[in-house]
Amino acid sequence: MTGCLPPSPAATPPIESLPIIDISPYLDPSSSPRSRQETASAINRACIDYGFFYLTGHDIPTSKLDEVISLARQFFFSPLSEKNKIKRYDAGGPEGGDGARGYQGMGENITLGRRDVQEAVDLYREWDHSPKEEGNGGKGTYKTLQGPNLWPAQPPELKEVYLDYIDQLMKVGEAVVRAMGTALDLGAPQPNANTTTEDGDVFVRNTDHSFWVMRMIGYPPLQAPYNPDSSDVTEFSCGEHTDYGCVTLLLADPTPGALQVLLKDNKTWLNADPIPGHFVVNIGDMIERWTNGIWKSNKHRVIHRGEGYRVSVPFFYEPNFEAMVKPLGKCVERSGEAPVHEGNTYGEHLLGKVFNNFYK
Ligand SMILES: O=C(O)CCC(=O)C(=O)O
Ligand SMILES: [Fe+2]
Repeated sequence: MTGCLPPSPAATPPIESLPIIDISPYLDPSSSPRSRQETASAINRACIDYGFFYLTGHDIPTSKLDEVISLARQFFFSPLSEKNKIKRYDAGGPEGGDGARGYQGMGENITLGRRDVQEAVDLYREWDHSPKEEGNGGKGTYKTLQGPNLWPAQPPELKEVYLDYIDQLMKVGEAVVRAMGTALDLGAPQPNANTTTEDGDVFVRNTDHSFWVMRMIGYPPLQAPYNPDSSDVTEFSCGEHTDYGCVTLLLADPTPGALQVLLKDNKTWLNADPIPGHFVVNIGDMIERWTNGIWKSNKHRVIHRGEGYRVSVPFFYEPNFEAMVKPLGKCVERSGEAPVHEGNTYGEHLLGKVFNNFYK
């Protein structure tokens, strides 16, 4: 009979936290329609309220997630000469770079005109959807994004573990976008549907050759002292941005107080601390565009002033390179707003980002 107890005067309001969503009904073919609907409804709520949520029920063992983080950490702790063996170079140049793949040294990433205090390795889906063209430096040079992935040679098992992990993530990404189609009430999948058919599987078909990105990121602690009375942060591990693609599945080591998500009031930052075995998931600009802004791709940033060297490995489950990303008719109607974009392919959108240093 808890109803008889007086309210405790010392009770503190619960600290707001991102919702936790169980994706397992969308990975288990024998799940009930009801359990799927529950997951889809929870996604709809989370995408309206935050654009972010924690994901559980994804079926990737925690031991695998720990291994992925540990291998990235080992790479970042190897000598700079080792890391520079896979350095990212501009496309078309004699070094054989493609302007996107490879190792980016400390401070090379720019967000909103500031140097982020991080180093990173970017891996993309191999260029397999159209013939490769020669870079503007002639034979043996690459066009933007058309080079091969530059895999770390150390630790030696990294490549194999990551390729297997990417296969697993593709299944999770597919399950999440399938659930999103239900969450948006886009209707039952239609027979003989193609990429332009706007049914509940529209995101599944437009990501079935996802031009994914995997980014290993290393963050040393920031040096600037923290002033809680000032809203003016001068140094960032990763400056404020939205993700430019579809769905981000973020894996991070247990460091607390680093990733922050902007709340709807447009001024409060919520810590999205890692929960072991869970991904932090967020929607990117392509989902915002497809939904005509019904779901917003939310701003976030990383300020790591804590202990130790933080490692995160976001996987960006993106549309196919050729996918036409244009507001869906039903979403335009429901939003009551004019279409937010006339539509272009994800490849065009991505190339624009690469040429502009992503978040500059
Ligand atoms: O490291 C993190 O927690 C997030 C990184 C991020 O937001 C990004 O790379 O887009
Ligand atoms: Fe991000």
